[in-house]
Amino acid sequence: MLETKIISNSEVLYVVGGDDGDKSPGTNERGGLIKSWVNSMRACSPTRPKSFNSQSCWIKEHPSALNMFEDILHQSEGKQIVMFLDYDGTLSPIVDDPDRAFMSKKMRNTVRKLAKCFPTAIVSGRCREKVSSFVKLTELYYAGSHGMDIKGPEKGSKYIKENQSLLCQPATEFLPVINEVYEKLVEKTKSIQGAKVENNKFCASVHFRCVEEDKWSDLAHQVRSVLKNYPKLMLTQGRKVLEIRPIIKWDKGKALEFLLESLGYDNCTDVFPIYIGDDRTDEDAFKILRDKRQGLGILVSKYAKETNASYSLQEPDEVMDFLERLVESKQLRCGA
Ligand SMILES: O=P(O)(O)OC[C@H]1O[C@H](O[C@H]2O[C@H](CO)[C@@H](O)[C@H](O)[C@H]2O)[C@H](O)[C@@H](O)[C@@H]1O
Repeated sequence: MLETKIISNSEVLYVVGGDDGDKSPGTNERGGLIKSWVNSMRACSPTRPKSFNSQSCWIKEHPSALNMFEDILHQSEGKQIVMFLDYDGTLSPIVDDPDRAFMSKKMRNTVRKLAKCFPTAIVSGRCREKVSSFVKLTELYYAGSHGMDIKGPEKGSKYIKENQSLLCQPATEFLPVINEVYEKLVEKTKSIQGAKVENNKFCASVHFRCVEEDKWSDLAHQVRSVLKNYPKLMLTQGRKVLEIRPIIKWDKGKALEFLLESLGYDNCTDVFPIYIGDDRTDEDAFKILRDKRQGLGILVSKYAKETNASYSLQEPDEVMDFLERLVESKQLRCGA
């Protein structure tokens, strides 16, 4: 059996060799594993609060970053703010078609201004090339494939020494296997209406947002039938998406640490990283900040969710307001 202790804080649904409770391969019997996947698939993207009481308790524990803006500014006083932004559900609203998750011009303009004030990185589950083609800002750092593909700004950045190029790809050996698994997943899921498989270079995503709920267990079976032959891959989950990733000690939290180090802020007490994200995979980064008691994490969610983030924002429009306020306050401080 594979040891699960080496993997990330994102909720891991499956590693080959785990006790999956599947009893009769080749029969119609639904195993415990598939049932637990489907339960988890249901829970991954709540569309309404559990109850008024639990929602208001949660808001007390994770107050709005907009309402607490002055307090956040106070916490960051005298420190260098470094910004980490997830893409889907944070900078762009969630839509049915992953290829059409465009960012608004207004948001792009805000992020452009933000990057002039603070070092800014986009940290996404998407492949780096794709997310940067959506964001279209060459002055940012990009960490694609859940942080497994990191690149510094194309144009000279004031935050990094001249001619110093930045590239980190800790999972290159997995490229052929991810391509192979991607092809197999496309083949296995093609009969399931609404399923979509995305090749995110160092990981693959199986989307089920447009799959009828009574077909989720079929989809889970197909994904498992592919994954069971790949002991070096694991399955985690995002918003109506199953994420297939290499089992390596690397995730969005490690990407955050790597970027802070590259910017010269490792072991610094005067740095204040702010990470904003909406997904389970962002929890790895929130946890790093919480454990280090450094900076803060902001979860983008309308509904109560278990999280290591300290604050919340409801949707991308609120993220934009928060970023605008950060820019304004920086400009005020600098007298711009
Ligand atoms: O880390 P992120 O930037 O949040 O990327 C996570 C996944 O985001 C995308 O899927 C999500 O957004 C889609 C478009 O709104 C939506 O259709 C899907 O249901 C969401 O899960 C992206 O397509 C995936 O590849 C990323 O892994």
